[in-house]
Amino acid sequence: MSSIKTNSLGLIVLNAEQHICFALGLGTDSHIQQEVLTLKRPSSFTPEKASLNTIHITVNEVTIPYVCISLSSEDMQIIFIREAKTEHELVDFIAAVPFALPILNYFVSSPHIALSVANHKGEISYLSTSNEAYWQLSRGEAINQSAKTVIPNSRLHEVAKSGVAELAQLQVLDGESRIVNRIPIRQEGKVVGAIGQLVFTEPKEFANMREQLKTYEKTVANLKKQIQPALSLIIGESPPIQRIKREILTISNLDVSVLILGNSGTGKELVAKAIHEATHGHQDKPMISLNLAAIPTTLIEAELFGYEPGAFTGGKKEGQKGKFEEAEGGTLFLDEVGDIPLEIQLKLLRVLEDRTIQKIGSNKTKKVNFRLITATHRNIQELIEAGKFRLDLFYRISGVTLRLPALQQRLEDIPLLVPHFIQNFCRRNNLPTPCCSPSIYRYLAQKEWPGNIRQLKQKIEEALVFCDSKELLIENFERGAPFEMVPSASTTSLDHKIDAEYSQPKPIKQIEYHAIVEAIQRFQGHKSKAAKSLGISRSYLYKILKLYEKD
Ligand SMILES: Nc1ncnc2c1ncn2[C@@H]1O[C@H](COP(=O)(O)OP(=O)(O)OP(=O)(O)O)[C@@H](O)[C@H]1O
Repeated sequence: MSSIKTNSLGLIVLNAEQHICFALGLGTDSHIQQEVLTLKRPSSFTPEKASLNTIHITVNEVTIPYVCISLSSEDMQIIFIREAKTEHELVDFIAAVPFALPILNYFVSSPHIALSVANHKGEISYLSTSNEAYWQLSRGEAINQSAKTVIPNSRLHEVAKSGVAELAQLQVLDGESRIVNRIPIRQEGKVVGAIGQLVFTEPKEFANMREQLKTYEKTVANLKKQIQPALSLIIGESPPIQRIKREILTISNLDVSVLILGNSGTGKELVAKAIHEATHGHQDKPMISLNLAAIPTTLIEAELFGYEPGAFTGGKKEGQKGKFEEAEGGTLFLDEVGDIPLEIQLKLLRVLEDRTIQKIGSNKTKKVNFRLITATHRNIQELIEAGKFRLDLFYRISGVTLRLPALQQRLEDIPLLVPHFIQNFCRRNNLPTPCCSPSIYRYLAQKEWPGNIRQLKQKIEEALVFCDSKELLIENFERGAPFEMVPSASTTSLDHKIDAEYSQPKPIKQIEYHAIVEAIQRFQGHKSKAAKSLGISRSYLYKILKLYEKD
């Protein structure tokens, strides 16, 4: 024979003595018969008694693989033969691997992978025994039933419908996690069903990652628990308030000083409280507040640093702890920092740089540790330019600057703020809570609020005093003091300046430039002294001067 017929099939039937008793097609070729007779009679796959083999026939130096499927009974073996060169993946696989059948068998009987097959209607066509055992089903019990009724959380029916594979999905059942693959099966381009593979053993790295994730989730949940109440102090959902809340969250985990700018009554102290509350580890630590505008200049130093017994006449006999010390481990909130006298500014700067204090009347230094939050309604830029506020101190206190919007810029928060203040007032005074219609919100939104939230709160409380019905009425607001109470002229003009500053922030370098020019004048042109007084290097001073003087 010079060549063997390809493109055809063959059949060989062997009797119990392994003699060929029937041959057809390729089976009649002597080379093929010779090879087929060398094949072992299958014994390993009883009771099926089927085997898959490959034989290779070389004729005229051309080797062709043939796939033989053999079925055996006690007295007979039937062998189907077909050429393996089909470029069909499965046939190629069988032709290439002499133990192809054990591999295929593994897929259906593996105890580690539970196999399921659904038809295009999503009905189970096959469940491997390990799968049946897993779902406590008897052999064949699931056949023809809908996949979703047989397997909890199954999506096999979806995949059989959509034709879209779902790979490496995590499935958690009874606290155990599994990896699932769901793969659509196509025949002649059409989706005819889907197979599911449930991998019982989760990769170790994956399990570790999941454990790690659980710890992160716990940490995040704890942080949320801690941060949410802190943020809930601040009523409002307007975009500027949402931005402030986001900024508080960011700051809460950073070791930075915070400067809060904003007009009177915009909630600077409240924001400082929220930062303190939201800061990890600060909830059980003190937040010490000091309004620097409210105490005489002569007492500021004693309040901040504290003093030893008998340090000065008029002081307490036993001496006093200062606010720096009281705030240990927590937050020191210095309100109206813009009002701080220059000599105290220098002392504050030293504390912030060295993190040490010395009580008045003591020669011992002590380490201190606190987060500094400062606030002012003043235009700090103008104070710096006027030489009333040190630039170096400004750098120290403004690790982060928060700018609070005026109520006028967040009128949409009125419907949240009003009920909040009504409820607080009524609860405090054991009064029934009157209802409040949207017409009140509209009425209040038309007013000017130079005193911001504080003024709104005061107006509401005043109206509640006059409210004798179940509903808060516009007339209740009109019986109180007239609305357009404007703070003193000086404050108003400053407030307007701050507003202007917010809408058109001046570049920080420009502030520095003005401060430098002012300092050089103060030191009669002596630049080194000017730089030293500002806490900056000479080279930096020249850099800023150059920046503006070349224009
Ligand atoms: N967003 C807000 N939600 C609820 N209450 C607020 C809000 N903002 C301010 N308040 C309330 O308004 C009042 C004034 O707030 P706060 O004292 O924090 O303002 P401030 O900017 O520090 O004022 P000042 O500059 O005069 O010191 C407080 O009673 C505060 O609780």
